[in-house]
Amino acid sequence: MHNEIKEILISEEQIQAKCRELGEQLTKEYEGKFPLAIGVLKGALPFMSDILRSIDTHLEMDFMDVSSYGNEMRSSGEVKIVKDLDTKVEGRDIIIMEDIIDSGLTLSYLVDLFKYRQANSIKIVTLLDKPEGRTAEIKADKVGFEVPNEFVVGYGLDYQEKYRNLPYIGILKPEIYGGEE
Ligand SMILES: O=P(O)(O)OC[C@H]1O[C@H](OP(=O)(O)OP(=O)(O)O)[C@H](O)[C@@H]1O
Ligand SMILES: Nc1nc2[nH]cnc2c(=O)[nH]1
Repeated sequence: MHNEIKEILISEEQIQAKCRELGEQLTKEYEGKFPLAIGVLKGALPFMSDILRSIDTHLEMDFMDVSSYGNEMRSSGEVKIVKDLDTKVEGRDIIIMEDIIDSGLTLSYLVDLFKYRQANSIKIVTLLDKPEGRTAEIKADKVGFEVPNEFVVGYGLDYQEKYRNLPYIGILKPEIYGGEE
């Protein structure tokens, strides 16, 4: 699998150090509260798993599965809820944990949904931000790393469901995309 990667953009060590740094910040910011950490499946799973273990205050966790890319490299523009939360959002301090903000459509949909459900506060924490991809107006409260306007894989991010289990973020060799850009 590793020989299908053209370039590593962010190493495993950089990701792990960033998770600890963000986790320590969140520990201070939510001290004495009981936030609801929401992981956006499937991509956010490795990031959420690592960052949560660096947060030293009580929290509840839940997951939502939303999808707008299917097997494509561009957003369909339509965000679908594949699995909703089990937990009530009303009155809660929400921390949304994402792997990437690209067009911003997924997160603007989720923020609107959680506002409609009357969350007390909403914070967005994303490992990656691709500002050049943005079509919806949305800004994260915490960003691990900015990435260039290229399709990235690894550490939760897939191409046709593969590469999510890479421990780093990289770019695939062009021949793997089979002519797609
Ligand atoms: O800012 P956007 O352009 O909306 O892109 C970001 C979303 O795209 C990916 O999810 P995807 O829909 O591919 O589902 P997945 O996490 O199951 O791969 C990623 O995990 C984010 O949730
Ligand atoms: N794998 C992957 N999924 C995405 N979803 C939105 N942007 C990206 C990206 O660059 N890579």
